[in-house]
Amino acid sequence: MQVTTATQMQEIDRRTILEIGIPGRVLMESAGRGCVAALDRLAGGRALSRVVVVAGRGNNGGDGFVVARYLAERGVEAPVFVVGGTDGISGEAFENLSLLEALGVAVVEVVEEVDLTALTRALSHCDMVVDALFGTGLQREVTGLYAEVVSAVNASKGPVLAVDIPSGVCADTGRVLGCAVTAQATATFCLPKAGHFLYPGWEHCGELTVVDIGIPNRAVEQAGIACSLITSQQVMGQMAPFSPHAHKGTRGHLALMGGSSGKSGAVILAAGAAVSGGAGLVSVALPACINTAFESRCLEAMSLPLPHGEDGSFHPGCGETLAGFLSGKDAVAAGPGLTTARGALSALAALLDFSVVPMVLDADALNLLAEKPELMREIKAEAVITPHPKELARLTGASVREIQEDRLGAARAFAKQTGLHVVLKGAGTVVAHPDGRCAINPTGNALLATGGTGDVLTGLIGALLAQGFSCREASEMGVYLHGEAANRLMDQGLQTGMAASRLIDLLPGVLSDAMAGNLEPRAPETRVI
Ligand SMILES: NC(=O)C1=CN([C@@H]2O[C@H](COP(=O)(O)OP(=O)(O)OC[C@H]3O[C@@H](n4cnc5c(N)ncnc54)[C@H](O)[C@@H]3O)[C@@H](O)[C@H]2O)[C@@H](O)CC1
Ligand SMILES: [K+]
Repeated sequence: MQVTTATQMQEIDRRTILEIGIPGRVLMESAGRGCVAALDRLAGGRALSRVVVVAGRGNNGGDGFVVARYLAERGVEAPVFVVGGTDGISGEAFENLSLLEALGVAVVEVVEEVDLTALTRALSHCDMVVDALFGTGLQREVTGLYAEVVSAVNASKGPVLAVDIPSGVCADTGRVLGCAVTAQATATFCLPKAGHFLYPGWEHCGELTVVDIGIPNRAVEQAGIACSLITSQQVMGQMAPFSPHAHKGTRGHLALMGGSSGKSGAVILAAGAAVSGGAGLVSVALPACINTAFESRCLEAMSLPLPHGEDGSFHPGCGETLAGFLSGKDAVAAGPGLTTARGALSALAALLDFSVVPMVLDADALNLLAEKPELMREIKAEAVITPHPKELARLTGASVREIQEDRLGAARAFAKQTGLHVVLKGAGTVVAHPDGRCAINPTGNALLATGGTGDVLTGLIGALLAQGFSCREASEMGVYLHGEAANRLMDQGLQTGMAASRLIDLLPGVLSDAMAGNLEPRAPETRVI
């Protein structure tokens, strides 16, 4: 499903109005009517007698004026509070404001602190609230009177319908700019915005409805939208059933490298996930000191124990052995439990030097790349990296805060700069590809915030690469299916304490459902009217 930015949406609106010739007023009328339909849905059949419309001075407020007009025509009391005052409101918003005045709908200006009393009183005596303060035109932090209005809306008695996006949420990043309305439902127009699906914006939206306001496809196609939401339909479409003639040699052979004394679990989890992720064969190069542990826990994978140093990691001289190890493998996964010791660095350097197949790099492989960025030039085939924010911070030199403020932007910039496919993990995982395209993953939950889940993801993506999926496909399918496994555990009632290995147990079922076309949709409930 395509997802837009605020700037793209403004460009789509501009083309629709100026180049194609559908008047802005017609779009605003459709937007307002769509919001009324979403409001009725939110009411769930309950009769509405009083709905408070909180409007700003831009076109988002204009949509709110349309909503108030339709409600008033139905006999619903729908007072409109215009925050910042009505002076200087222009364009279609002004035209719709004038209609309210002509029809005798109450319009109250909120320009000073004292005006908040009337608003607060109205908000405590209403069935519902329409938040039409800011939409895609929000440009800066919400402060002062506007911030007080946001908290009054959040303290209101009735449920809140947000027009386009909850006011205060940045449409591009999902960031809360100072403060934001928490809505029970959001009605957006034409296409969803990235901020609807990125954290914390997602948590402010409630049920999301996409309203078709008559914007022609041509205007959307010309906008060059590069971002999408990964959907169950997409993943099921990519996951073709296996040929009945498949054997282990045709299902892909993954080479995995990692592990160290004290971190044998990381490579055990990654190998287990690769097996459950459908790889035909999995071979693991690891320091000999953890081989017994590995073999006793992972029966299906083969291992190549390599000399280890006193630090329990690879011995610095073991790199040469990797050339033979990589021969005949379809994909490589490296990093889980690797450490950043000297021997791990030379093993990684040798791996990058010898490998010519697609790879996924994670954990300490990324920390080593951050220490020696010139190693990135040794990557010969397409590669996926799966950093969490701290790892991406190390790789880019940005702070974790900067990355978290614009996760999509940070991942896209690094993918473009390095030519790598970047999976930025964390609440609201995003995937960015070297060609500028990117995707937001809707699956997964807080159960994943525990050690080892990243190793499972690495093994799964490695398995998908070994089976012949491209880096683009494997990264997007991998994050979706991995999150789906966590969603299933939460559906079963698990709230905390998930061992990462439980994901591995679920993966075969999740993958089988994807192949059979039986994945249930996991995007925030999105309907189109
Ligand atoms: N023709 C169109 O372009 C359409 C636009 N639509 C609506 O128009 C919205 C976008 O309208 P606008 O571009 O006018 O923008 P908004 O209405 O979202 O906000 C712009 C107004 O808020 C002010 N503002 C921005 N950030 C502020 C802050 N932090 N504190 C105080 N004031 C702030 C601006 O100065 C401006 O007055 C969409 O979200 C959607 O609801 C819909 O009516 C569909 C058609
Ligand atoms: K809004």
